[in-house]
Amino acid sequence: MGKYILAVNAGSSSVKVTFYTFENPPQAIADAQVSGITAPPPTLKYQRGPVKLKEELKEKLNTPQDAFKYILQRCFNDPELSEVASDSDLAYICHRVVHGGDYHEAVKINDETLHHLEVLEDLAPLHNFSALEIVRLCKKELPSVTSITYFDSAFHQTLPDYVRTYPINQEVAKANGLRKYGFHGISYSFILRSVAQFLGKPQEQTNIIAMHIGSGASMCAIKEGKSIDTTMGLTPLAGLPGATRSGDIDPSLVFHYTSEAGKLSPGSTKEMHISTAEEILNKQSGWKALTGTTDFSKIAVEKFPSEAHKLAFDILVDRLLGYIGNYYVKLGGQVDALVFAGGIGEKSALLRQTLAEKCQCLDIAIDAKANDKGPEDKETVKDISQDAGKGPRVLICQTNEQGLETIGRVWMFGMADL
Ligand SMILES: Nc1ncnc2c1ncn2[C@@H]1O[C@H](COP(=O)(O)OP(=O)(O)O)[C@@H](O)[C@H]1O
Ligand SMILES: CC(=O)OP(=O)(O)O
Ligand SMILES: [Mg+2]
Repeated sequence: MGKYILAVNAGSSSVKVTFYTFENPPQAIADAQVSGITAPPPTLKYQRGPVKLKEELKEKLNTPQDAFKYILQRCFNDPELSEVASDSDLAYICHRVVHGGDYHEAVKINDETLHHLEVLEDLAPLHNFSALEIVRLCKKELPSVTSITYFDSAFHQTLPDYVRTYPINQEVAKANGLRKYGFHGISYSFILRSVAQFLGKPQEQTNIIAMHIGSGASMCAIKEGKSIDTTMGLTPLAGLPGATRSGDIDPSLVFHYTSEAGKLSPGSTKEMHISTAEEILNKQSGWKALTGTTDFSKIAVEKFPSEAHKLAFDILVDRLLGYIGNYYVKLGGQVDALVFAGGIGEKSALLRQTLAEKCQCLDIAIDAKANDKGPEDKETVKDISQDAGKGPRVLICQTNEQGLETIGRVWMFGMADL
């Protein structure tokens, strides 16, 4: 058995991996990520010990699978990373999978569990597919390495019934698994652990409003260390808008999207099969539809390039504000911190400043200098509050979806295997 663990986070616009030693506690030895898959050219960031590099790639990497293959080959062939030169050096590959259905724990991949997850692909057709393509690739091309999947949805198993239940026919709902699952849970576990540690509080006494804002964006109300509400639902489409996702809309909009579809007769959806609707709302909406770009750094700038860019920014701010108000009340005003995470939450000072200004009524205020500077590379949590003690703290958390929350589970399986 190899001596290293590979953790893989296949996001919607990026693939991020970390190599760890297979020991307790594991040590990270190298990080690599390809981002901008939906806004070419893709960029590679690679860090191994003190060596850091960032480059624009000429290769066409259209899918997370392409990006994963590229990263793996690049790492296997790097003479400076000779520890991991082939599959025989790896003990486990730990994969972040967005939708785990009713799985509350990590799962070791074998024919049966893979089949079960493939059935779930239908519940999140545009998300689980990419991650499972990578799992299938590993199974085929690195057959000696055990794959373990860990699920975004698992963190939200504590949602109360009245939050997770949609008010529809319950027989149909139960038969088809139609309920709120919630996602970005690996990120929220990391945020909870890191923020509680930063505040010096036990997780069971920590209340936060966490925002994971990347190409896919969601929020979570965490009460006493447990998820009590989150914005995504049955699939990661619900809630906030994203790079290519609409977020919440009136569900009837689907039937009115084309003039043909607007006629409310059984035949009216002929031109608008439901999978087309899913494709449009997941892949052809969001700020891409409004501005033409999936890159939020081109939108969140002081001088908006166009009215459409301003509109995209204002829509995101408005929806975030709505949920901050909602979750503030659900947490009874007992909020330790408002936490910004994800590519946009961590990097856009303008978004944080705009939101903070609009949350003054909650005694939220940020320090402009600290906000503009943002966190240092290794600074997991940065406090940007203006006046600690008054109102919730405002924190930036550099989240990690290929960290201990993912590979920690290896020990559950690893020990049994040894
Ligand atoms: N300085 C920045 N300002 C605003 N948005 C940024 C900035 N840098 C990166 N982003 C955005 O972060 C998003 C990627 O988020 P991330 O969480 O890293 O990836 P993913 O959504 O694939 O998991 C992209 O939309 C990117 O444009
Ligand atoms: C759940 C989800 O939207 O994931 P991502 O942000 O990686 O697209
Ligand atoms: Mg992500």
